[in-house]
Amino acid sequence: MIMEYLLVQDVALSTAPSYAAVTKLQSWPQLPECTEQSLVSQLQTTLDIQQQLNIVSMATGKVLPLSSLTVKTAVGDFTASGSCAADFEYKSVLVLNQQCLAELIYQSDYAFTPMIQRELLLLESEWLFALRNALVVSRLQQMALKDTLTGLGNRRFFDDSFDKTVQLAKRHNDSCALILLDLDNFKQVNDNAGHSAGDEILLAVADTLRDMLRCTDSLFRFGGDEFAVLLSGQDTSSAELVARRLVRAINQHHRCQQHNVSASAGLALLKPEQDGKHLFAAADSALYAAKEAGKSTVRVA
Ligand SMILES: Nc1nc2c(ncn2[C@@H]2O[C@H](COP(=O)(O)OP(=O)(O)OP(=O)(O)O)[C@@H](O)[C@H]2O)c(=O)[nH]1
Repeated sequence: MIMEYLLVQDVALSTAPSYAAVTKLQSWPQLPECTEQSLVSQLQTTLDIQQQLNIVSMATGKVLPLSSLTVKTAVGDFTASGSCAADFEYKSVLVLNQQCLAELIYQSDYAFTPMIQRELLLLESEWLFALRNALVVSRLQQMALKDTLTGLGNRRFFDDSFDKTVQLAKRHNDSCALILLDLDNFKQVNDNAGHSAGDEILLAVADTLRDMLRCTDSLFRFGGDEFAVLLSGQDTSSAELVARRLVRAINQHHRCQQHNVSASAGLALLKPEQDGKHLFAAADSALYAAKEAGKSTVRVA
């Protein structure tokens, strides 16, 4: 179903953390009267889909007490926090100019009678333009962070995620690991077999890495033939094993073997006294050492 939404070509990012909208709406009556006009105005104050959903869920609380409200879009699913399962469910598709924007899923302990459904439809119509704008912004934000060839996070996304991962690890007295991977002899593929053969190798490598990593790991392409993997939490202790497995998988990939392409990797683990810059420099040096050691291998900082 989600594949039919507007901006269907986009890969959905994970959902943003939600707010206490559903629980709040139970006490909505003490808040000022929410006219249809003021709902539109409120929705125009933000381009954040999660915040718009919270505004809608509070307004919907005027129609009937909700237990849960979820919106499914091409850029991800968003749920008002405090949501919990209820007996009655009602789904509605939001369409604007014959384009499917999203699917709304309501849950309540009260039945969605035809009259309630009509009132919900009116509220939904107030959301359409604001939601369309928020989806476009979200799509642009995603594009700015994605490598167009492989769909992996790009260098800008890496920089942001890397800082956050390091800060989080430090705050929790935890560690994290960085693996920098660089293909060996990749240039000759472009030179001998053409740029599209080179692109196919990059796609095969991206798929291989994606398949081998856990969803909690983060994978990026820096551009060129260089990739980065961020491991946090419990993965850190086995980071060397992970790095060796990744390199082996690339080396054994039939398309890479066909063109004599392999991979080298440098691994570094965050030490308590280090910051992100140290960690990156250490992984980079380890990668350099792996290349110097004859390629197709892993070095640990
Ligand atoms: N096909 C393709 N080639 C790219 C892309 N981005 C960069 N390249 C090429 O990737 C190559 C990377 O160069 P190097 O890292 O020196 O190539 P290498 O042969 O792997 O070098 P070593 O790492 O020393 O083995 C360059 O020839 C770039 O033109 C891309 O998106 N597609």
